[in-house]
Order: sequence, then structure tokens, then C-alpha cells
Amino acid sequence: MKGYVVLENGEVFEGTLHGSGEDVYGEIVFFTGMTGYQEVLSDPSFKGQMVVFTYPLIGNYGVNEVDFESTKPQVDALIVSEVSNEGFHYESGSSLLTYCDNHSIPVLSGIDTRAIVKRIREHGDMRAVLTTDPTNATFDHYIPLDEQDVVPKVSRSTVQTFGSGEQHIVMVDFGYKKSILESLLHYGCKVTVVPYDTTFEVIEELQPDGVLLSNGPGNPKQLQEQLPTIKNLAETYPTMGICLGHQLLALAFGANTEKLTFGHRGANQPVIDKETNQVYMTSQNHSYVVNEQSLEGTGFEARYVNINDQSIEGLAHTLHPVLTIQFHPEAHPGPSDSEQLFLTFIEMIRNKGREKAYA
Ligand SMILES: NC(=O)CC[C@H](N)C(=O)O
Repeated sequence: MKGYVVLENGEVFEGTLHGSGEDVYGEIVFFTGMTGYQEVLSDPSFKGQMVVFTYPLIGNYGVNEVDFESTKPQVDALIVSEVSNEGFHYESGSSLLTYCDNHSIPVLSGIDTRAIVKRIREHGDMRAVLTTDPTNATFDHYIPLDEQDVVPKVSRSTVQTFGSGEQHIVMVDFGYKKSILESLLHYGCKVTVVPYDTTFEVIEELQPDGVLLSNGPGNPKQLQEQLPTIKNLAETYPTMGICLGHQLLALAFGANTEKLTFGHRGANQPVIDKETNQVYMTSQNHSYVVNEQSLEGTGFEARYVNINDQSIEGLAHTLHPVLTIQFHPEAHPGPSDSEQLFLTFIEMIRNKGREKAYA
């Protein structure tokens, strides 16, 4: 059937809709990776968003058992130029369209994705609706994603421990990607995953060696209530923050975040480590960034910077063993150039142990 995406600025794009035809609202963003649609659609950080893929052919390697980043699809909709309903890969268990259909995720194909992306780059990430009737589209009742509380929708409600490694990491789940957990397990950690609103006291009882604040969807400023706990954790344990976790640590220490006109979503964002001058190609998925001027007096210094737009990509604290990164060292999709940052975190934990031993 014919389907349309109507942007908040009034523009309409026509394509072929694969789905029930019900109106779907969300924030429209674009992703530039050539592969990785399965990871994107199951990454909880995309909750509330419809994703335009700039790569012109999506679906050609199907959907497999292993590449999901969570247990279900999280995006509101996929918008593509050409969709392949084949699965030309030996691991493929289902076609993309069949998978999306089974989970009621609409796919709009035959769209001039280049034109939409140009519009998003001019006007910014904005509200959009996928519909079969573009004449009456209105956004009056649809609250912008920035003002929605999306983390409670993707965080877990129970505490669960994985692995039995040497370092015990408590990962606070704001909508974590499975690959982060897998990386920590791969590097020999035991990981306890806790709900996003777990108190300091409950985490203390778990006796962590380190704390990891995960990625997650939405505006970090919607999580004001969590900031005192986050600060307390970072002042007590070696702490790593990834993406939303990085933004929350910055806010907790008094810095500010702001929204980029259009986010960084793709697998080839260049980032420089100012301490070593090493450049990483990184996997990214975010709308918000930490404001550099606001770092003054927080104890944080900008250690990682995006080479394309000079935005902050990570922080180091001058007093506490706290490492924060806006990009994704676990990759998936994307290059694993920066995965050794997990080892840096583990080293921070070991050093803290030594400090304690000599204290
Ligand atoms: N991947 C993430 O954790 C994203 C963080 C935040 N939701 C943003 O868009 O900036």
C-alpha cells in the first residue's frame, strides 16, 4: 500500500508501506552505517525514533539470531530507499520485512532518503508521522521525544548477575546494549545489571569493584532525580559512562548538555584522544552532547573530541577514576578501534584496589 512520512515542517514523502497502516509518531533521525540495521532496530537508545537509512539497500543479509542488541525491536519505524526481502547470508533466519511484520514495526520503502536526510540536516531531528493519509497530519497531541520519559520503558525491573569473573561491575541499565554486557564478560568481569533507579545503598550492598552507566534513549535531563545517586557512585567507585551514561555523569557533576541539530548515528565517526593524539573510528548513536564551556569547575576535562564538528566525545575526571565516552567502544554495528577502553576501565579498577591496599 502507499504510505507517507510527514515531517513536522509540513513536508511529505511518498513510498510503499509494509505494515498495518496505523499512524506511527516518532522523532525522525538518520543512520549512516552501510550495515547494522539489525543492531539499530534492536538498540534501546532508538526508543521513540524512526530511522532513515542513508545506505540505499537495506535487508539484503536478512535477520539472524546473534546480532540483536536487546530482546525486541525498539525503533518506531524504518525508512529506506530500497528494501530487500531476501536474506543472502548463511546465518539469516528471517527476512527483514518478515521480522518487522511479526513485531508490528512498519517499514516505508521507495523513499528519497537523500532528500529527507538533507531536510533533517537543515531543520534538525524533528517529529514525524508515518501514515496512509498525509492530508490531516497533526502533531498537537504528540509530545516531543525530548520531553518524554523513555528510559523507564526500556530499563529492567529486576537485578540479574552474569558471569563469574574477577572484577564485579554493576551496570546501571538505562537501556543497555547487549554488546556492552558481552564486552565486559569477554574481558573477564562479573556483571550485575540493575534497574536505572536503583539506590546507592542497594548498589553498595552488591559490593561492586566498578560501576558502568549504560547507554539509553531520550534526553538526559529527564533523569534529574537520578543525578545525586550517580554523583555518589562516581565519587565512590571507578566509573565508566557510555553515551547516555556519559551525559548523566556530566550533568551529575554540574555540567550542561544540549541537543545537536542532527545527531551522530553511524559507524565511522572520527574521534581524537587529546591525551595520546590517537584517532579512533567510532560507532555512534546520539542527539545530545556535553557543552564544553559548562565543564569549568566540574573536575571534568574533555579528553575525546569529534574531529568532524569538534563536539565533546568523552571526559576524564581530575580527582576521581571516572571515564566517560559519548561513542560506543562495544561497536555493533561499527569498528572496534576503541574497545580497549573497557581494559582502561578495568585497569582503573585495579589501580583503585592498589590505592586502597596502600592507604
Ligand atoms: N546511545 C545513547 O545512549 C544515546 C544517548 C541520548 N539518548 C542521546 O540521544 O544523546
